[in-house]
Amino acid sequence: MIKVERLKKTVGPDRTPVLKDISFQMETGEMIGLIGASGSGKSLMMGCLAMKERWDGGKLLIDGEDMMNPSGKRTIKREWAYLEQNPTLNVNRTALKNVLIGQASQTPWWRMVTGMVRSDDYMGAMDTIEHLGLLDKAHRKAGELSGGEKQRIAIARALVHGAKVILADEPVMGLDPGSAEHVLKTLKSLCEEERLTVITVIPIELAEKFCTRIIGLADGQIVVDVTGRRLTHGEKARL
Ligand SMILES: Nc1ncnc2c1ncn2[C@@H]1O[C@H](COP(=O)(O)OP(=O)(O)OP(=O)(O)O)[C@@H](O)[C@H]1O
Repeated sequence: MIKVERLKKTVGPDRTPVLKDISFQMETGEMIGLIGASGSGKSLMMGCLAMKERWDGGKLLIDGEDMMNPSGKRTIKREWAYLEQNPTLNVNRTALKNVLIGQASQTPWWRMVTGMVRSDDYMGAMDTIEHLGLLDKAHRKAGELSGGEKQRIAIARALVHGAKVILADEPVMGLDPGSAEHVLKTLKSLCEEERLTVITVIPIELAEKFCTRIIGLADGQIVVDVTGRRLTHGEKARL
């Protein structure tokens, strides 16, 4: 179980508090939709969870173990994948190569430079690409893929490199509704079948449709924390 206890985050020279006191727990296999008005701190919270942003207070625990130390933070950076809105793929390399070589933070430098891979790794990557429904695109250059396909290749890359948790900040922004649904269905099935844990910033109506749990932020606090379902008017009014 992942536990966030009293996360605080301030920004700017005057240390304006954005995240004031955020506490929640995540179980393996959950798909959490993070919602809230623009500026409520969703991206900052994702950055803190990914250990990309400095915490100004609070703790992150995994199965009771405090991760707020250099080795804990390294483990999170290695095992938790941060999926950006526009995935950073090498557009001149094939989808398969992008999956195999991974992101700079996950991959040994020699593999980044030489592109060398073992045959087991090759088959593992092909299996994952197939699982995500992109086998016919494996040998296409990443630059030729659609936005949704790029996002699914980024998911495959995270899985191949052993991600246990995926943090996805607006992964379907700018995608057409069909592609957005495909990406979210993919993430959901990975939660159900592979026991991946996902936390994603997405619009309310998509959170209601795809997430097993919805967390809403307002005024630096969690104001909604419910199982995935249509939100009531009262719950929406709190956001
Ligand atoms: N590095 C920074 N320096 C100063 N202020 C910042 C910094 N990063 C974020 N902020 C401020 O913190 C607040 C929360 O930002 P954040 O990007 O987390 O919001 P958000 O909920 O993701 O918004 P949106 O839905 O518009 O993307 C905003 O007011 C933003 O201007």
